[in-house]
Amino acid sequence: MSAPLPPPPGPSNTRPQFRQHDGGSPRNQKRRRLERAPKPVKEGGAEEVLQTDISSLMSALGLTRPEKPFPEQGLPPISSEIELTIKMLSSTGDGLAEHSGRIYVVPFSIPGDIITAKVIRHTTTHSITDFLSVKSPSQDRDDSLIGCKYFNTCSGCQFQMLPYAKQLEHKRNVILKAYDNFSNLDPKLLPGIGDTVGSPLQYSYRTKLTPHFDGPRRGGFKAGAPTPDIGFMIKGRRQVLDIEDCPIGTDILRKGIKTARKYVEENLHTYKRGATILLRESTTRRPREEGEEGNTKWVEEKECITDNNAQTTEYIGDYKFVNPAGAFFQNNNSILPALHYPVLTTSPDGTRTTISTSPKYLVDAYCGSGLFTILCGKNLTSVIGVDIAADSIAYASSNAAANNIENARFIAGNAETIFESIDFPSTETSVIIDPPRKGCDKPFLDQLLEFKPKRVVYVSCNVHTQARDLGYILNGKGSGYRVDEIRGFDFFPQTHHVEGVAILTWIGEEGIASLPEDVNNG
Ligand SMILES: C[S@@+](CC[C@H](N)C(=O)[O-])C[C@H]1O[C@@H](n2cnc3c(N)ncnc32)[C@H](O)[C@@H]1O
Repeated sequence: MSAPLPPPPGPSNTRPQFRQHDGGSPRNQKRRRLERAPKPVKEGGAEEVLQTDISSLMSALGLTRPEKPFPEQGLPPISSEIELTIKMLSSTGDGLAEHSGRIYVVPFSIPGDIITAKVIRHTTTHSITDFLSVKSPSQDRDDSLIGCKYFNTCSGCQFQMLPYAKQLEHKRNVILKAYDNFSNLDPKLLPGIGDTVGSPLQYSYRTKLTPHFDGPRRGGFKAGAPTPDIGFMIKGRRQVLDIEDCPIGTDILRKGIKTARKYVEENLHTYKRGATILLRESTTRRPREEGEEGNTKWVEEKECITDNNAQTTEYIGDYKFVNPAGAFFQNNNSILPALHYPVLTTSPDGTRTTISTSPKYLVDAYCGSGLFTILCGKNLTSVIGVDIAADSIAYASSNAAANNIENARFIAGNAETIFESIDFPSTETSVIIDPPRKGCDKPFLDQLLEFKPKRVVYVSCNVHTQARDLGYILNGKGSGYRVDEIRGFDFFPQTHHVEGVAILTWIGEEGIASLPEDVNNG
């Protein structure tokens, strides 16, 4: 079921002009130039992922790295306009084009588009552009789908012009490439990447938004000062885009943006510097009274919470989760019920049994406020969760109790400390891993492999670090794990992000050796 799209936007295949800051004083410009000095590339970070895709496209086109050092390559001048045909969609959501033997990165474009772009920057390996307009659209482009007037400028979304089925297909390919490029694994050890599970809501799904604004260079806002731009970053710039609405946010957050902007405007003189505004949805339920219209047994009321220290409440089915508003919680409530699927059901070929019957024990590593413990823990003998955030752990305990999960205990600490406390038989234990974007630390993976749980369910918002970690597991002491499934869940429609889920079962090295050749690599 798709959410109705927001009202049609204005003309959408050109980049609209928004208020932009000037460059500031010469001193400030120098400071910004210094700030722009290249940062070290992060392992599995966006820069490395983009570089990997650029290298793949270069080899596919038979291009070599330029021999002459930049900038002596006769490149088009900065700010000049250039026509580019998009050849590939990178995993960072950018279109990649080739021109005179060089790769150009073009945001808001897809393969087959012919784009007019503005040259922004040349690097040794490639050039960065701003999207200007579509000269000739790809057959996959449908600009009538664009649901936001800031699309083509805001850095939040990349794919509003791409039909949803194509977005899901692209995300499956992102996972495929992540395992090809980052896992260092023999493809024979991996199953085919499953179809991406779509989000029931494709707009109005985000339950948390954090627009922000910059402060004056020194001394706080003076009385009567003009309101700064409040919103999200402009794609490719260190500059805030003034935003009055965000159609991927839930309805209550879309109203909340307007209220928050008014508040900042009226209270600007109280801000000493720029700020990030928290907008988080919270839900109250009451039983539907007799004769009251509606299909559910509950009536829900939504509220937009802006205080980081206040509590928010979310429901997933009949489960209730209370969290500190500023703490981590998944941002797309509509797809969370589907997370029962990877951990609680039997896979189509019967290789994966339900963990509610076997194994009997669950370790919820990086448990936050207890999402997986509570969704999956009900019929298990015992569950233990760990998270580094002590306040999340306090909420995990109270959430488990409030949802009648009586077999759970939680530990505040580094993920690897959990192994000191586990008294479960490893052959009857599943471990769910849901680390932050940087993936798991080696000490955690080493201890995991010492313990060797029967099943590992690895959930991740960065499929590149997830692929790297699976490589570490399967190429090392975890070589007796069979990978039953790898699949994306689209927690983030319209954006390039995808949540990856990988399911591993310990069958021992002998078990792996005796698998028929075609069991994996489907
Ligand atoms: C992606 S969130 C997942 C939370 C939870 N599974 C959920 O879905 O709501 C990652 C969690 O890892 C926690 N974390 C980060 N580094 C950690 C570490 N070294 N050890 C344990 N937990 C950590 C964060 O506090 C955060 O709650």
